[in-house]
Amino acid sequence: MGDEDWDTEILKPHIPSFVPVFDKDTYSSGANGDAFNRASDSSEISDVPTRRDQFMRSGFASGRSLGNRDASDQSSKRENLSTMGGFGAGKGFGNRGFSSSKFEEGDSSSFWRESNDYEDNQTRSRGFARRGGYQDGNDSEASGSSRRGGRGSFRGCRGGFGLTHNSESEREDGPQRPGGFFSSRRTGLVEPAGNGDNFRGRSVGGRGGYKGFNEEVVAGSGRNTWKSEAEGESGDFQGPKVTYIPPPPPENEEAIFAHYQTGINFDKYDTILVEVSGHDAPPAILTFEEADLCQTLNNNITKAGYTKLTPVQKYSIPIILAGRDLMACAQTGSGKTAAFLLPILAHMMRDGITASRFKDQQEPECIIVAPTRELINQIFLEARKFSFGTCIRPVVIYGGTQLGHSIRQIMQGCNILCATPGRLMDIIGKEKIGLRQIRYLVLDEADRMLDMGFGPEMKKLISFPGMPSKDQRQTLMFSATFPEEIQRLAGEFLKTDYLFVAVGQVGGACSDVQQTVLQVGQYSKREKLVEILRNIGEERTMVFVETKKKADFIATFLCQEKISTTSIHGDREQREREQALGDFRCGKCPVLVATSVAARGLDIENVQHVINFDLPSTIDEYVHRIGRTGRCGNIGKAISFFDPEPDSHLAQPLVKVLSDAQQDVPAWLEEIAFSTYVPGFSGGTSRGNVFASVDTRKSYQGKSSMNIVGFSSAQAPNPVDDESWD
Ligand SMILES: Nc1ncnc2c1ncn2[C@@H]1O[C@H](COP(=O)(O)OP(=O)(O)OP(=O)(O)O)[C@@H](O)[C@H]1O
Repeated sequence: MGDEDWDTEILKPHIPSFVPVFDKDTYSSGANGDAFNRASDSSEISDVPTRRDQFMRSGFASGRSLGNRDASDQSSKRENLSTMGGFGAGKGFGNRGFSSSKFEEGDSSSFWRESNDYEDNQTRSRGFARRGGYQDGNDSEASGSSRRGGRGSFRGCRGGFGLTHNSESEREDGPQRPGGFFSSRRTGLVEPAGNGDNFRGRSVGGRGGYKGFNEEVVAGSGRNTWKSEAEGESGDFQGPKVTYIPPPPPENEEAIFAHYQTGINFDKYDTILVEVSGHDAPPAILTFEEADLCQTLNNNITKAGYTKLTPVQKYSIPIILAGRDLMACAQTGSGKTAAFLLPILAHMMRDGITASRFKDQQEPECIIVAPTRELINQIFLEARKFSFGTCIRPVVIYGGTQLGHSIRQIMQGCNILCATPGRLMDIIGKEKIGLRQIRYLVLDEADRMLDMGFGPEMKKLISFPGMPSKDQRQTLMFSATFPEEIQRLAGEFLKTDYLFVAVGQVGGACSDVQQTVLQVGQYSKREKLVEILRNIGEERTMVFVETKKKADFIATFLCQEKISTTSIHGDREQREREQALGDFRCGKCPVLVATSVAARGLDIENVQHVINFDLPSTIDEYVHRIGRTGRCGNIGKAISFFDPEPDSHLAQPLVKVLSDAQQDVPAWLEEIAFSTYVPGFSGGTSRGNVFASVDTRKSYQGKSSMNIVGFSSAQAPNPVDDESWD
């Protein structure tokens, strides 16, 4: 699979069906192991459950009375709805602002030929293509608003709708294609645009700029699974060389340590229950001083504005400092990045690690992988911040950028390699990185890194010649969500005595995000979106949609509505993605329309709203998406459009996530959850076990095999002193 997101947007679901190997209801609840996971399993519930009882028992009901609506009523309604067709069916766009005159006849055949995502196929068969698709920016009316600028300017539509050939990003890019559609899948000839570094690729036969794909062409190694998948779609395609060199990160100290303020709920983190399981966990620390880090690190922590540890930091830092493997699950925006970076850096400082320059093959001590380019870049910037003033050199490499640039960065010295999987494997294959010195392997967004998209790449990594075995390295996994089946897969990477830290409920949403779910049918979504965005005004908002093309479409639509918008998705070139993110970060475009590529990890100041225009296919993805707001104690709002036809499978987990986060659960949502409730349901196929309890080892290990503790992070007792979980 590619080094990041395009599969995210195509594969539904990511995680194979979960076949429970044990009955959750039968295992012992232990001392406090289930304290915050099984509250609803009350004795008041009848022993011979009715369907409704089972529903209640599963923790879905939030206390409201459920209506007596007949489930068959619902299902027949759903059937009716389903006959209405998917997004863009017939009257869809044309009747709602995108009049056919705005998207005049384009090369729809080209558009569809290049289409590869789920929704495209639906739409394709329903007449959307016949409406002419999208016209090149220079000619289309759609781009008119972009050219007019102001609130309606759609920054970053290059290659999509509203493309303007004199946009900023285009100037950077040099000459562009004379026509065609999506930037990343251009047609035309490969042509140089001057110097080598700025060489502009044009795909022969289309599909150029497809990340990972391009990397592979450059690398020419033919090893990676994603290559063969991509080839499967396009035969013997040879894509263009990727030439993008990202701008160097700022060097001045002020920019390196720029940070946003913690929010009013930061102190409330102390009240969150934390559970540590596994043997002989070291005690948590309460302050940075207790971590006994070196002076340089302490200075950097101060400059970063950190005065107090977050719960995941209180527990993870001592565990990592003690040399233990760790799987840590903590809510979005609660400081997981520093939780692994600080102790790793502390160890490296202790060991006197310094970067050695200009070796043909570098041997880093630490590899950090993350699923998306923007996220790994963000992690790199954090590593750079905390290692400021030391001799430790972090490097970042990711797809969509010139391979030669990645190699040059590495050759200048590399202690901490931050990488997306595809680029990492390329570089390793080229022997620019040797693995013998690896002491730390970090999987951020670990559940994503181990699912069927990236799992094979990760397995290749750990079995690559030279890679120290799990007993000789420290492996650390972090995420806000950890489905049980993924936890089991993780065992292959971790020492058997790894520790598991759960801050709050595993897979739970951050309670600083006020969640609202609105029932909105697909044909009303755009109207509702505009209404909401007009009310929001200039506050920074991320709008998530399910497919790349819809991201472009909605972004253009919003521009036409004079709402300044940009977009980020996997079909955009890396330069465009970074520009879009930059424009959003600085507030130039307060609305960012995104696919799930932006769902995980991104830490953008002041994102006050997340709107799920389309709900994702899994509840985990929902948790990550809404976690782009309400970070670090700040408050945020998430509004989700629930369309019963495609989203009914999410009703149950959504009710659970809402009620766990003490949010209002709409009665209609409970009704849908009830009507779609399946006895014995454990989360459905879309997420495996939706309600991943805690450490899966609890479920199948024998009595006394583990220690487990649960307490609020403010107390932080020594977990070893606590009683065994069972
Ligand atoms: N102890 C702290 N004090 C103040 N700010 C902190 C602290 N720890 C982390 N932060 C800040 O909180 C923000 C969120 O941190 P981070 O991105 O690491 O969250 P996360 O848990 O990895 O989120 P996600 O699950 O979305 O990836 C960042 O801006 C980070 O600098």
